[in-house]
Amino acid sequence: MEQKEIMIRLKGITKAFPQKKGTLEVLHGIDLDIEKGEIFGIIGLSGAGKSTLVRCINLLERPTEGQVFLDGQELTCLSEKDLRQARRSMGMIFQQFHLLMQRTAMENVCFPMEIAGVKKAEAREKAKELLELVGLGDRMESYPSQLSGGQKQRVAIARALATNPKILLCDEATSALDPNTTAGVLELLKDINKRLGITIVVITHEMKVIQEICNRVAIISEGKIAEMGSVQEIFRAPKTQIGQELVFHEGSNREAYAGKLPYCYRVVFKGGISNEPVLGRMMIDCNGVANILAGNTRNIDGEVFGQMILQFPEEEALRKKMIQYLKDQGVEVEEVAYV
Ligand SMILES: Nc1ncnc2c1ncn2[C@@H]1O[C@H](COP(=O)(O)OP(=O)(O)OP(=O)(O)O)[C@@H](O)[C@H]1O
Repeated sequence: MEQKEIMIRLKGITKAFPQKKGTLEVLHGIDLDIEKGEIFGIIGLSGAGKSTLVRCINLLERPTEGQVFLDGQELTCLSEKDLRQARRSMGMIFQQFHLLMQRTAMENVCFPMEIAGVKKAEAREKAKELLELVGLGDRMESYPSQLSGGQKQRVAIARALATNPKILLCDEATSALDPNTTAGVLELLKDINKRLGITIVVITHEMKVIQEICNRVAIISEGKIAEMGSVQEIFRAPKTQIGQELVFHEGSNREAYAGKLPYCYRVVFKGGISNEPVLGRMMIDCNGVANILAGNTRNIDGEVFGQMILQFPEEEALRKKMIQYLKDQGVEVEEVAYV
């Protein structure tokens, strides 16, 4: 089997913040390997500890316990000076862009290079290339106030790339953007990953962002990893309750099945809901009817999947027969247990 190279390794990361009384432990011993060149997602509900975890990767937060390795080098044992150097290998973008408002797009991108001591002409040349890469070749002299949210995030991405990082950490990078702009920025991140081979870590509370660009995902809940795997695996059959909540509610009509309806199941078809005739055949062959409560199609890591929420009949024998029929056709069927 092909041996994957590890770009980021977290070993037993614990983070506790001092409180007035005692401490608040926010991360409880996280172990995580992120491979070179992958786009890895970290998803969780608000307060789960995602931002703290990502800030522990570049040591903006010092973990209370545990080790962080970047491309084989342990960061947690470096002096502040060596750490400053190592941080140049780690770009970061944020929800609120954090651009310098008094500087043009060009000057913002030059800024980290100035700090790193790159000569001005060289920095400008590199900034120009990067701004062209992110599609802002014609807005180099614009100030942030003259740019849209999506354009500001593109400047922030160019700035994050200015020190030739090995990894790019994205903390809710599209949460402040509308759906169209989000799609454009995610497309850009995918392109950067492909073209420059940079490992990307995406922190988000939105499953659709993960589905759009990530290869693998870790679901974090209450400071622990609840579930981890390929995005396809987790979309098809999330194992934990938090995984199910994040996957099931995404893009479907929650109201349609959150009304405590009995016998509701989520079915997942490979090939999208264009495979719906399977449902028709099931109803004819089993002589029973299922209500379609919600449905959509998703493109995940290059493959199309459809998901539907179905309500099956009350009669147990018939319900089991119908469910077995679908399973025999290779359809994933899982009870929506928590509604
Ligand atoms: N500097 C800090 N001091 C004290 N508590 C903190 C600090 N930073 C984060 N926390 C606490 O840690 C917990 C996790 O916060 P974190 O921001 O990592 O979660 P999150 O999953 O990113 O959520 P959100 O998406 O809402 O930001 C929260 O209870 C938060 O109040």
